[in-house]
Amino acid sequence: MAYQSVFRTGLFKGQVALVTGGGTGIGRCVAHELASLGATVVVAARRREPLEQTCREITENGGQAHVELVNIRDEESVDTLIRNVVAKFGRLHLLVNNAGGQFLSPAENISVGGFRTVLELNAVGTWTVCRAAMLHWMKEHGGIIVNIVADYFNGFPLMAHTGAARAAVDNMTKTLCQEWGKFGIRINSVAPGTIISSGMQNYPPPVQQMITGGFHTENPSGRLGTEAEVSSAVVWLLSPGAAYVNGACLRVDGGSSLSKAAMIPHPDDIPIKAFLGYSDASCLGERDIPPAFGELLAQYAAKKTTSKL
Ligand SMILES: CCCCC/C=C/C(=O)SCCNC(=O)CCNC(=O)[C@H](O)C(C)(C)COP(=O)(O)OP(=O)(O)OC[C@H]1O[C@@H](n2cnc3c(N)ncnc32)[C@H](O)[C@@H]1OP(=O)(O)O
Ligand SMILES: NC(=O)C1=CN([C@@H]2O[C@H](COP(=O)(O)OP(=O)(O)OC[C@H]3O[C@@H](n4cnc5c(N)ncnc54)[C@H](OP(=O)(O)O)[C@@H]3O)[C@@H](O)[C@H]2O)C=CC1
Repeated sequence: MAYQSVFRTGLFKGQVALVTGGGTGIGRCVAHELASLGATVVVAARRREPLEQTCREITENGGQAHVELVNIRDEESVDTLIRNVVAKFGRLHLLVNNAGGQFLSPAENISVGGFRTVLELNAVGTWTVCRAAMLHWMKEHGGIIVNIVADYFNGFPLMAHTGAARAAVDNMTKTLCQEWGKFGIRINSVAPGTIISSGMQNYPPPVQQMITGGFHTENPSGRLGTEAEVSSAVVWLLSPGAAYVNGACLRVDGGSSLSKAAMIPHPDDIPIKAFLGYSDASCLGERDIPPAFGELLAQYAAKKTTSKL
């Protein structure tokens, strides 16, 4: 094979990309990146002002952008969005399902209504957009879809609803990859870890402090991620370079999904129980850690602080 030096500054030239939630945070960044690589970008969400701001920024940079309003929880609104895009631009090549979110809560405090809301926004909402894009354009012409999920892999402490919703989207992505490949549709998901984005402003100040100042930096990369680092993965999955990547979930999390168990510290006032053996009268931790074991743990802890294990 002969290599040629081709600078593809217009990687997505002539292509139309729809980014939901494209007025803020990760979606805004994805929109900028795609526009800078030549795509005509449609940013869609509920609030007009942030969308128009993103649109202005892109246009001032020499790119092409357009605003559409949508509530992805409303089927009719989604249908209108996709029909509008196809009517205005005559095509829809790329779709980024980025709109979504949730609230932080211990699982036991999430009402059924709250759980349903988050599932409807993230799982049903993403499905609704995928379905409409497929029916109104991609079934006939093909297309490429990226769904934003989250680091749900080992459960999602304090976000049981979104963990369930994002797992659903990831699984749906794998199914659609297999069912819709015949239409020329390629579909993947991206799972961001904790990202410094406008989305963090949705959380109360103590939570923001917890996120920026504490355990969220305790991952193999020692820091939070940036919007650009997530966008870069999205752009790659949309690009011809990822033509053979289908049904995958790309984690952009600094390695945090490998080490998330430490998120919820065990309270000091609850005794740690351990399995003591079926032959033990108390069997499944009916009594506290036995002193000898406690002693052993203390030795281990001391060793840990004085030497590199
Ligand atoms: C720890 C760091 C991890 C970082 C990883 C993730 C980061 C991100 O995702 S960044 C975030 C991006 N943006 C957001 O998350 C904001 C999006 N949030 C929302 O848009 C809303 O909160 C919503 C969609 C999740 C809910 O909005 P809405 O439909 O307006 O909700 P309602 O007020 O109608 O309530 C419906 C239902 O939900 C319950 N509920 C709503 N908010 C809370 C809350 N803060 N705490 C507890 N429960 C809540 C509410 O009580 C209703 O329940 P029922 O009354 O039982 O029907
Ligand atoms: N930041 C992080 O650490 C992580 C973020 N994520 C996910 O990445 C995505 C982007 O998040 P981020 O940029 O950080 O946060 P933002 O809150 O800035 O982005 C969420 C976007 O979704 C849009 N949106 C919300 N609900 C709807 C709706 N019903 N219909 C249409 N649009 C809607 C919002 O616009 P509007 O309100 O105008 O509708 C907003 O632009 C979200 O799905 C988020 O949950 C996942 C893991 C980690």
